[in-house]
Amino acid sequence: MTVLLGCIADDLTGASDLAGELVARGMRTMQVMGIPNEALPDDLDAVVVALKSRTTPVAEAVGESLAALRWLRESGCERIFFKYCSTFDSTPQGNIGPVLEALAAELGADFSIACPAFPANRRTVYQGHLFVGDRLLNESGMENHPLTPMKDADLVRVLQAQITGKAGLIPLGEIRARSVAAKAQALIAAGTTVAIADAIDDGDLAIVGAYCAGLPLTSGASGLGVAVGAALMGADAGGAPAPLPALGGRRAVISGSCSLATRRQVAAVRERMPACRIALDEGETPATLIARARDWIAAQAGDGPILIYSTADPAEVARQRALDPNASAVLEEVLAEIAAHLVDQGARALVVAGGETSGAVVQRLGVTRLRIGPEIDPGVPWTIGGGGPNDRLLLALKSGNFGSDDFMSKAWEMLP
Ligand SMILES: Nc1ncnc2c1ncn2[C@@H]1O[C@H](COP(=O)(O)OP(=O)(O)O)[C@@H](O)[C@H]1O
Ligand SMILES: O=C(O)[C@@H](O)C(=O)COP(=O)(O)O
Repeated sequence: MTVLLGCIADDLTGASDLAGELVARGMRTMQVMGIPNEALPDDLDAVVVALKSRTTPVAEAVGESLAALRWLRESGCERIFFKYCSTFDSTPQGNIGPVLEALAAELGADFSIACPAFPANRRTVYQGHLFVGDRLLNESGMENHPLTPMKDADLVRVLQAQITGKAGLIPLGEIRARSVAAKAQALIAAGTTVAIADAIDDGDLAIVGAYCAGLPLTSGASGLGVAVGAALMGADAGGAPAPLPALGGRRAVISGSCSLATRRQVAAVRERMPACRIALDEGETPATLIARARDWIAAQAGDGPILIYSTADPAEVARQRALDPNASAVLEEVLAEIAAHLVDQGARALVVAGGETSGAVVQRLGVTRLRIGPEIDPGVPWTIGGGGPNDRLLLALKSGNFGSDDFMSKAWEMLP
C-alpha cells in the first residue's frame, strides 16, 4: 500500500486540525491516536498520528515520534510531515527542534523546511517572525500560555536554540520570486539544516509546499501540511468529510484551554449554558472536584449542552499554580475524569477545548481513531471517535486559539 503523506502531530487538536484540513481538500485521511493495533484501510491518501508530545520530556517526545515515524514508513507513507502548533508552542528545550532533528536523522534528510504559517487562522511568517493576526507572537497572548509561554517571535532564533544543526531563513522575496530551490541550495551550501520559510498567504504556502513535496521531511502547521498534500495529490483529490451520525444523548463542552480565543468563547456561553467552573482552590483535591462535578451533572435536566470549564485568565492561572505547582496536569486529569463520567452517563457528543486537555480526555475515553467530518471553523472539524470501549462518539477537539467567539454554540447546530 502507498500513502502519499504520513503525518506526526505533537498534540491531538493539532492532529485533527491537520486531518480536517486535508479532508477539506479532498485527501482521504485517517487520524489515529498513537500507533494503532489494527491495520489501516487500504484506500488512504494521508494518515495523521496524534501524539501528546508537545510538553513531555524531550527524550520521551523523541522516542514516541521515532516510533510513529517507523510505523508510518512500514505503512507505506512516502513523505513525512511533522505537525506542530501554528504558534510554534515549545520551550527552550524543545520539543520541536529535537524531534525534528531525530526525524531528519532517521530519514537521512540533511535539510528541511519549517513553517508554522496558517493564513486561514491569521498566523503568518515574515522575515522569520511569526504574527498572530496583527500582533507579533510574543504580544499575542501566547506569552502567557500556561505550558509553553512564547516570548520571542523570531523563529530562526527560537529554533536555533533548540537544535544542534544550523537554522536559516527563506525570505518572502525568494518565495514570491519562485526561487525556493535555489535559495535552499545556497542555505545547504552554507551548512543550514532547517530553514524557516516565510509565508503570508496560501499562495506562498503552495509555492513552498511544491518544493517540500520533493523532500523526505517537512514540518509546520496545517497550512504547509495541506500545501505539501496538494502538491503530492495533483488533481486526484476525491475524498469527502464523513457524514455525522445522529447519536442523541447528552451534549457537553469541556474546556481546559486558557488561550484568548477560548476565554472569549467560554465568556460568550457561560451565562447562557448551564456552567460548572472547576478550580483548584484551597482545600480542593481532584477527588472533591470530580465529586462536585458529578453532583452538578446529575442535577442538570435534559440533554444540554452543558459547559464544564477550568478556563481562566493569566492571573487566576498563576493563583492556582501558586497553590499547586502541578495544577495544570491535575486539571487535565480532572476534566478527563469528568468527560469519562459524562460518557458513562450517556453523553455521545463532546466539544473539548485545548490540545493537552483533548489529549487527556481522548486517552481517558480510550478512543483510538478518528474519522474526520465537516469543519466547524478553520482547523476544527467534527470527528467520529472510534475504537476502545467508547466506540462512536462525536468529538470536536478545538485548538485553544481557534474558532470564532460563538464556536461553543455554533458547533451544536451542525449535528443531525
Ligand atoms: N485554571 C487553571 N489553572 C492552571 N492551569 C490550567 C487551568 N485551566 C487549565 N489549565 C491547564 O492549562 C493547560 C492548557 O493547555 P491546552 O489544553 O493545550 O490548551 P491550549 O490549546 O489553549 O494550549 C492544560 O494543561 C490545562 O490543564
Ligand atoms: O496549529 C495550530 O495552531 C493547532 O493545530 C494547534 O496545534 C494548537 O494547539 P493547542 O492550542 O494546544 O490546542
